[in-house]
Amino acid sequence: MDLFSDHPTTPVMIATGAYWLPGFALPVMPTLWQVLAQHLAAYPAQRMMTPMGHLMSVATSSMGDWGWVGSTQGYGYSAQDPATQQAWPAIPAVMQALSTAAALQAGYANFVADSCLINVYAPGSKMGLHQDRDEQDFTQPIVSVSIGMPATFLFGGVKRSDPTVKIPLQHGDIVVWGGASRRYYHGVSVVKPHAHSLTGLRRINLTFRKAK
Ligand SMILES: O=C(O)CCC(=O)C(=O)O
Ligand SMILES: [Fe+2]
Repeated sequence: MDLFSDHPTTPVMIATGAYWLPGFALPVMPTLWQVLAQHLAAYPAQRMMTPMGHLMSVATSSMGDWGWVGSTQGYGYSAQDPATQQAWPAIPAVMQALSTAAALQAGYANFVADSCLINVYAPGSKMGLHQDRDEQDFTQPIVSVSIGMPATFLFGGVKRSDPTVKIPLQHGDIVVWGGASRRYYHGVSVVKPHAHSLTGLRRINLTFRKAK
């Protein structure tokens, strides 16, 4: 089977310590979507600034003790929503349990996220190659859940110039990376307009991390 043209149903290793778990979130999606839609109504996603003073193409919101924020001061974690100065709400049990189970499936036991970043992609949005490196403990993995429109996830290596594998993520897929690949470069290609029955013209990605 050509892993990158067919949609597999079992975990696929994409790099050392990195796994694509196709459809892993589907069983909890009805409950998850209900709490996520409520969250986005109360804490709307906003486009943050990059340190270079550009608006990010992706809009973000957060849950948990720590929300990831960008500004002209740099990137980092904040206990408050910069728009309202309110503390972020707790990560709902359905999401906490899903991220712990996905990490375990990829070989990372006892993962407990204290941060859930919600990235909202409209058609034309993308995320350039970057490393997740604002966290304190790099022994903890990253758990990334795709919802709604499909997208091509790029997963590279320790250097930005390393070759990337292209993973066709669909609604309900999860990618987990840690260990040797914890700081590998990754990104999302420009998202195309394929409306999804749950999210419409949006792709929403949940990035679960242990920030502190
Ligand atoms: O949207 C994605 O699939 C990736 C998100 C990501 O890399 C991040 O939030 O740091
Ligand atoms: Fe990332």
